[in-house]
Amino acid sequence: MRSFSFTKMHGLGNSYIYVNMFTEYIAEEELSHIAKRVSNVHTGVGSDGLILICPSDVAPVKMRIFNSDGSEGKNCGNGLRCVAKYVYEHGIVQEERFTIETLSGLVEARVFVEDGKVNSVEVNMGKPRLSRAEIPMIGKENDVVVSEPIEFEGYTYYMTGVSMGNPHAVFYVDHIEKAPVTTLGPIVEKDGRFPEGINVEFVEVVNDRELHFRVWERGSGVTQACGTGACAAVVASVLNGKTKRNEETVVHLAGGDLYITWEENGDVLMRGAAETICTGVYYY
Ligand SMILES: N[C@H](CCC[C@H](N)C(=O)O)C(=O)O
Repeated sequence: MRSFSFTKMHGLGNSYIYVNMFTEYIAEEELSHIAKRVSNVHTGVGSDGLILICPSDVAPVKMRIFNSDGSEGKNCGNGLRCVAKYVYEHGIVQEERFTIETLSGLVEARVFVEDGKVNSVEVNMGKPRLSRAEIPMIGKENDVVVSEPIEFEGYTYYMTGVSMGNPHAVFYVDHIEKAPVTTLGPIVEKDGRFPEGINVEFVEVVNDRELHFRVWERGSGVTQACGTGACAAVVASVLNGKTKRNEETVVHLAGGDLYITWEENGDVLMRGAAETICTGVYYY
């Protein structure tokens, strides 16, 4: 019987099973299958997926993220905050500011520490990618997608497309509690116009500094929070003239709040909580 040690952590209720690959070993060909199994709330530990904390040649640590359907994502905002907390508290890094490698490039993390424990983390998520080619979405590759009319199942919606290293389709609603998260979400996620699939966000604008947010995640479905999605929502809201560049916006997600600024220099800063739930051994 094989096994590995894990730590379950969450960012605003978006929980993952974290495995320290500096000390544990899982064969590459097993990762997708294990992500599915370990995420199952009945026969596994229960989470939105699996995150590997790995050695890197270009940073102190590399993050890999697998959704609960076994697909590998290229970025994860809530995951990055938890990885930053883990590596600081476990002495893998000693500084309070450090870089983390992801499949979509390097990000910069800053941990806020009290009595040796990280209670919140700020991550510079880098610059959003806005062209159809970068989202990716079919169509003229250099076009941006801002409040673009798009038809699903006979109805027209207005989509803003943003990549934070992973793809996001942002839609605005008048009342967040009525957002079609579980009906429209899965349809958009798998639509053929998105060659890599897409995360689907619904946003209600409270004012020019405050958003309500719900998400249907590519590969995981409804989650309590999506860090990259919240960043995409803030970028989309600036592009649509609903919030302001260079001013901090609070995003109210089901699991809590994120504080996000799309800075004048193009970088997107995200700040929020990261928490450890438990540790254990997983047998497979
Ligand atoms: N489902 C996402 C990965 C997880 C992102 C999310 N949990 C976050 O906090 O950014 C994707 O396939 O692109």
